[in-house]
Amino acid sequence: MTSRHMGNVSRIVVKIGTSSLMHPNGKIDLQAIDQLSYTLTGLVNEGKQVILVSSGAIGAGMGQLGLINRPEEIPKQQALASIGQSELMTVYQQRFATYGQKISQVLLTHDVLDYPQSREYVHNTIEQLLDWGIIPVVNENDTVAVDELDHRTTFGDNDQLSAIVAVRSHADLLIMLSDIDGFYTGNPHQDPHAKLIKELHQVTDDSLKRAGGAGTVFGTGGMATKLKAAAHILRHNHMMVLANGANPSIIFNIMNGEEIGTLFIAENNSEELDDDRIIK
Ligand SMILES: Nc1ncnc2c1ncn2[C@@H]1O[C@H](COP(=O)(O)OP(=O)(O)O)[C@@H](O)[C@H]1O
Ligand SMILES: N[C@@H](CCC(=O)OP(=O)(O)O)C(=O)O
Repeated sequence: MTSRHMGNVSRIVVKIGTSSLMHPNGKIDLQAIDQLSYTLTGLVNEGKQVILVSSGAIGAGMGQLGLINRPEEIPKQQALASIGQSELMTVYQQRFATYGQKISQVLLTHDVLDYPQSREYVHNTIEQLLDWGIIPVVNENDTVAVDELDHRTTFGDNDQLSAIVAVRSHADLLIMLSDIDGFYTGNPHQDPHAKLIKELHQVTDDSLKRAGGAGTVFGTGGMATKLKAAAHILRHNHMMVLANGANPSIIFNIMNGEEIGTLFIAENNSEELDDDRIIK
């Protein structure tokens, strides 16, 4: 098997989507959270620094109230996120504690990272947490993140949030875990001939056309937001692997350089840009 060079990777951002954290019946997938906690603690024990960007607040809130479909009304989604976020953190706290790993909660909105001063506070906090060997668990602050006409606060999705966090924190690698093995030539749920793309150096209009919507009731952005995140990563000359999070210990295989999922990596070493705007 061809291997990838991951030897120099010491700071990692891992993003996990709702579909990897929830059972189809709306209950939290405790095994997934347990394996994720075990794996990320393993990385910290190896001396790596890890930031987790976790979705799942709205999904967990839906599970708590027994809702099968995600409500369209924003206040309902925000209330669900408020219910689910605390449940999610409780489960993370318990599972990480089993392995002796401390975690923290960091809730972000876009404007916080737009303004230099608040951005610096976030930066300092995350640096301090990493320095203490703690894993920050990041999510969008859904209860205040509403798209208003002249005051844009929302990231829209955690795919782009994770890319922004990875670039801002100078992470060596973003690992994006989803419910699919990587980026295909077309949506495999609709196109049986779709083929896995193992490596991509550029996100072009053609690749964006191949990226469809979410696969489950829990997913939000589908492949389109993952590609926008990848474009942001590539523009800043960072690296991202998109892989299947059905078993989060796949992260060990990725770190061992196994050719898993889709690797997004720039061909040249161009200078890093200082621009965190979401790619529209
Ligand atoms: N070209 C593509 N390659 C892979 N998956 C695709 C593609 N186009 C659309 N998809 C869909 O995107 C889904 C993953 O996105 P999403 O449901 O939002 O997951 P997550 O909850 O992990 O963010 C896949 O299950 C698949 O249905
Ligand atoms: N902040 C939201 C997640 C939004 C999101 O991007 O979800 P997903 O597509 O599952 O990664 C939540 O915690 O429910």
